[in-house]
Amino acid sequence: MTLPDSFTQYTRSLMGDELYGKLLRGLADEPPVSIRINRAKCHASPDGARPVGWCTDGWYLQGRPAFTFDPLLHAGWYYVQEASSMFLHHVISQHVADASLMLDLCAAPGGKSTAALGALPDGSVLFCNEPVRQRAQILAENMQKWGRPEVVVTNSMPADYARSGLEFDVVLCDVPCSGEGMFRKDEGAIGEWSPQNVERCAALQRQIVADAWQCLRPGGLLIYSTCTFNAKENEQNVAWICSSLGAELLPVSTDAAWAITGSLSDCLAGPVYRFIPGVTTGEGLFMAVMRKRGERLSAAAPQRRRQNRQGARNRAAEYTGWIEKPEDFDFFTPADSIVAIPKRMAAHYETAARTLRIVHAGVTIGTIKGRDIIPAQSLALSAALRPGAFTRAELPYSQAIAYLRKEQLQLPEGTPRGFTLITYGGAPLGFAKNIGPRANNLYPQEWRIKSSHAPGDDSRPAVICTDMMNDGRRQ
Ligand SMILES: C[S@@+](CC[C@H](N)C(=O)[O-])C[C@H]1O[C@@H](n2cnc3c(N)ncnc32)[C@H](O)[C@@H]1O
Repeated sequence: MTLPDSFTQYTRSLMGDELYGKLLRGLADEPPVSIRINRAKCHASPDGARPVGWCTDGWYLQGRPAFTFDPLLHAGWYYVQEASSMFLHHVISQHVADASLMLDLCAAPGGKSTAALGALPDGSVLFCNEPVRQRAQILAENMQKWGRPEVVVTNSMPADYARSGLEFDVVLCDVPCSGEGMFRKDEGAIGEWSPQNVERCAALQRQIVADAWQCLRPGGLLIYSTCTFNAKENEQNVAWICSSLGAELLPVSTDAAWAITGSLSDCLAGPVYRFIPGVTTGEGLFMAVMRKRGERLSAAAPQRRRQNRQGARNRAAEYTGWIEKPEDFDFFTPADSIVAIPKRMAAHYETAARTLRIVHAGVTIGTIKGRDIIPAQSLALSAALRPGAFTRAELPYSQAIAYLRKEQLQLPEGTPRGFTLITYGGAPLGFAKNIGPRANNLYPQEWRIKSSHAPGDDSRPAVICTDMMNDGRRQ
């Protein structure tokens, strides 16, 4: 790995010879592989894995399995995430005690959003935003796989949030950065690095935080993070947030064994958390936690303006039985689809719908097509799906992979006609429509496995052991 000279000079002087030497040795090592378990779907733990110290759901694996060919990844049982990023789980567990309205402003592909959901208290609602359209689609896919209904995914700019009228208890700005912490995992990040890009990123990050600040309530929490090492995008920006916006920097208690490094710059004496490969077991990450000064007012619930539309009410008897506790949801019908929104977030959803571009919210129940309601992928993967709502067809490994490739399907003999929930190891993967001699594969075209590799029946990557699957699944 050849690092740019100006990076080497700057970073050596920032870190000092000893720390910089450790970083160089760390960058030469293989990156550790880690996953985070989705406790809404799975209670098992991966076999032979070591726990990540700062995240109860995080595990280091012994090697790198072919994740793409594990149906349980597509079922949302776990997320592949480098370990340092899981520190967000620790921060939220420590600093967020009450049900909260949280915004993850720069959220794609969704690693930190899914980590946040594992730590937020019950009753919380998460908005995840990504301004780049294509990346917002990936974010929506990953959030639907994670299957938690209390989520809204948007494709908007931070300035749109600033004027949205929404006020959040917690805002995460995991800002776009110069990516020095990803040099080991992604050599492309080295090619894109330049001192000018560091300056550009630092300025953009301030703009993003300034917009985020406007939709953070007084007393609310701002979590700022980058995956880069330099002080311009880290300590200097945090110092600017404190001096210009008036934020108060908060400590996070940590374990010395985690080997997290603090501030490396004279411009900031307060507590910040830097993960350096070769020192901490994970990729490069910087995180700081701040509070917006002011009274912690209990937020007035936004007013509901719109009632459920007549169209959805008329068909309600058909689909409300597809989810558990339909009484906890309001139903909406944007553009011929039926969407179930948890009641506690319906007013926020309606406020968002006025100014933000919503890509996904709650549970998409289905699409109205003539006299049919076609059940949606979002419903299949939702933790809110009523277990007995659909006939299930359990597929063996190679057929589950064929299903995820959106290939022709052969359902087990005796499967009744109609909509069928496809499962693997009991985990829902999506829907098919059994029309007798064959079945239509309803897996979303954009989500399908695109690799042409065809693993055999015995080659399922054993990330979570098959024999633990049934015991491990939350019933
Ligand atoms: C570090 S990545 C986020 C990673 C994500 N939080 C996760 O853990 O999976 C930063 C994201 O910010 C997005 N972004 C780019 N420009 C932005 C802007 N002006 N405002 C907000 N987000 C932006 C990028 O497209 C990218 O998806």
